[in-house]
Amino acid sequence: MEKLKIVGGDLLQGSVRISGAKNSAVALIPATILADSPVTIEGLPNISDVHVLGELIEEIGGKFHFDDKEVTIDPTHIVSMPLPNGKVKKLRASYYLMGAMLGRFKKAVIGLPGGCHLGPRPIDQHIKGFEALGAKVTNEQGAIYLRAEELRGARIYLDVVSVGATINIMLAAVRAKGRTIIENAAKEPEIIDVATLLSNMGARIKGAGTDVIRIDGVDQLHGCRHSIIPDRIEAGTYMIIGAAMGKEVIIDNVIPQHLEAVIAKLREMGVRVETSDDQILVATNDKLRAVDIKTLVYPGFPTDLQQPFTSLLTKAHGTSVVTDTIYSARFKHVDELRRMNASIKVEGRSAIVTGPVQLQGAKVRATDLRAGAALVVAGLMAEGVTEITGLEHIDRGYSCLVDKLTGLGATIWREKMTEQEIEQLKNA
Ligand SMILES: CC(=O)N[C@H]1[C@@H](OP(=O)(O)OP(=O)(O)OC[C@H]2O[C@@H](n3ccc(=O)[nH]c3=O)[C@H](O)[C@@H]2O)O[C@H](CO)[C@@H](O)[C@@H]1O
Ligand SMILES: C=C(OP(=O)(O)O)C(=O)O
Repeated sequence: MEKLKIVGGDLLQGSVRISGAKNSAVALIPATILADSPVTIEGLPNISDVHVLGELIEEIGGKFHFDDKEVTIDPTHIVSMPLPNGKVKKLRASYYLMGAMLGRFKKAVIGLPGGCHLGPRPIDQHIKGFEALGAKVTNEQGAIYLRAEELRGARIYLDVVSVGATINIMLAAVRAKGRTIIENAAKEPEIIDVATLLSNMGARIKGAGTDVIRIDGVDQLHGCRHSIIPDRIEAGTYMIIGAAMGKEVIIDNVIPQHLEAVIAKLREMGVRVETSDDQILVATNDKLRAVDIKTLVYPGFPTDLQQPFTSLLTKAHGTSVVTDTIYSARFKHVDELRRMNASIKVEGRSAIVTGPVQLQGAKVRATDLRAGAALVVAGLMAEGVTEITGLEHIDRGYSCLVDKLTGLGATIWREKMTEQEIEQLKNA
């Protein structure tokens, strides 16, 4: 087990290249199950969610070959084998194996997904969609059983705008007979990316990226080559780092249009942000202003950047209110930030941040992926040394974090934990 150490206070400068999007990658990999020949995806991020999904693909008979440039997945010999818990619980997106297996085999048995603990994360809308397509869905001892005689296109209205349900229904519907219409669909760029891969495989999908998606089912899907979109959440994290400590930080390989809400908020704080085709330059300012943030579905401010943004706001002059409308309990990072001298209180779905304060290095623990990102931002801003444990969460979503930050001039490294530290962590 390792911990992350950061000596805070360095001004950062230089350029950082953004990896492929985690939330696309984790859907693109299961989508390949639907093809009858190999699919190559360029630019998948080197994160644990991708590797765990690769192992799951191999468990069911597929081939998964990863290198830094591209991944080739051969789904030809995949069989509909049950995937109960175990690895499935290590990530949220294992739920996409349900839609993909149902689409290809008309049956699947998959353990309930894991992922970040952010309050309740039901999958009722996924199940409602599968049932509308003709599947019988039961929950037996923590595993979901899906079976269908045949899948038939249907009109499905999502009661909640859900990224996961939109993609999962799309995965099953591309192999259903006839037309499926998903209404009140989510509009995130990752949905367009998955629809692009499926279309390149031979699927017929219209409207991805709008709130009505039309899918005409086909009998067969084939292999292809696809290039993943850049990770807007990783890019946003480095923008926040640049806003906190950047002399001039250039975020490279990014689609600025995916980050409009974040750019607007940073500018409102007085941060210098300049965009070009595929780069964003960010530079801090001595007197950052407090702003209010409300997370919303895309194109609103992303909930996945709420936690790291909260760390930045500790440096702003005045009181900021951060409200998460997507998740009721995405505030586990706040206790850890308080240990670092932050002045934040949580009231219902909001965190109220009073600044500016000088954060102090401390021993802290990442309880989920973006809580980890929040602590990294705080560690870079703090006086002294910050030690972060819980790196398994950070590794789910940040490719080469230490190398990327070292490249910008940060003093950051990973260190093996002692037996005694591991014992203390277990008892905490
Ligand atoms: C792997 C992946 O892509 N994860 C992202 C995805 O998660 P995920 O797909 O799980 O998030 P959803 O968009 O589905 O969830 C949005 C909201 O809808 C609720 N809901 C969702 C499904 C459902 O069947 N019933 C229901 O009530 C959820 O509890 C949540 O409050 O989108 C989230 C919202 O942008 C991001 O934080 C996650 O990073
Ligand atoms: C919540 C997140 O991930 P997941 O849905 O995979 O748990 C995230 O990426 O911030």
